[in-house]
Amino acid sequence: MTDISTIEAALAEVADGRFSAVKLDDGRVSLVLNVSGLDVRDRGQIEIAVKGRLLELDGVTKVDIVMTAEKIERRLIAVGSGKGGVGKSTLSTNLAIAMRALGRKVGMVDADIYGPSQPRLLNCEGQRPEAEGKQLIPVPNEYGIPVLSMGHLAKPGQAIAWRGPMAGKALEQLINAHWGDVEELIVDMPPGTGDVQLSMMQNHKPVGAVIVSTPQDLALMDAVRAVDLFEQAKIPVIGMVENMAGYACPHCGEISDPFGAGGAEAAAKTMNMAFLGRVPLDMDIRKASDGGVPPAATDGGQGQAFHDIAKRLVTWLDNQKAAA
Ligand SMILES: Nc1ncnc2c1ncn2[C@@H]1O[C@H](COP(=O)(O)OP(=O)(O)OP(=O)(O)O)[C@@H](O)[C@H]1O
Repeated sequence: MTDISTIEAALAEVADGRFSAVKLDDGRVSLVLNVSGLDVRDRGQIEIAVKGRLLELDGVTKVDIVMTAEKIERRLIAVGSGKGGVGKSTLSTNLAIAMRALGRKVGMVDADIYGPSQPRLLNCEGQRPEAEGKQLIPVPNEYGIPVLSMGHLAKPGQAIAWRGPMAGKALEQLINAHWGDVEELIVDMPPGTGDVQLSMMQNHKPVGAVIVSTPQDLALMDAVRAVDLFEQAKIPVIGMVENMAGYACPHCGEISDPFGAGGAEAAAKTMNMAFLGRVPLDMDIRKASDGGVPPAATDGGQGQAFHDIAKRLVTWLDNQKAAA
């Protein structure tokens, strides 16, 4: 006859380490299932597996499951720039992939509502997120970085011409999605320093921000404005990244500096903030990124700069956690 130990043995087959408080009362089994870290699909699957396995047991007529999950403390990291086109999205994608390689559970919000690029960069264009109730379920991809972007909601090629409040609401939907076991959420911010950026920061308080700039003076002036915006919102600036620095001629290998050199590092120093690293201007970075193969995901040398920056970022995040 089925007793508690038979039930527990059966549970160990399908839900090892996740069940507790098992009771049997007149053919009716009740138990608590810890579904922490599982996404909606996996939760559904484990529930079906548990019910199916227990109902096979002699005399078991009904199974009641109470699911519990520990609340995951999710931290947002904003990647911002004062101006568009400086490589903020490219950096966000590659940082996410490099952080994952360091064992972090990372997700991506493409907050660039008007010009979303993460679906292309993470090679998951054309997919639509499913929803659970009112919550969106992030789109999976081959790089293991669940992502949500307006690019997944709008029709391909459709211009997104919303006013601020609507754009802000759309962004809320992306951030308040069903992020499952994601612990660190990279937010690829829209360029500039407008209302959408401000309300996102007020509502969600990212733990810190990474500022991207190219080395030329004009971009740096915009970067200073972005730093100012984060400081006004009391979001710590983790540091500055210089992108498109030093161009290696693919023919002769000579390094030239079309946008100047070292400007972002000097600016970071002046503003008393950390310099997180430099990413060279490299045709292969552009080709690979635009082709949905982020350099940080491959063995080529182009990914190294992103891995180095990710290490510094992760150290900052660990120190922040330890100090909290
Ligand atoms: N280090 C680099 N070397 C070569 N090309 C790069 C580099 N970084 C970014 N790019 C290219 O520059 C273009 C702009 O980059 P990206 O879209 O990442 O910038 P952005 O700041 O997010 O722009 P926007 O604000 O318009 O979304 C892309 O085609 C990208 O592939």
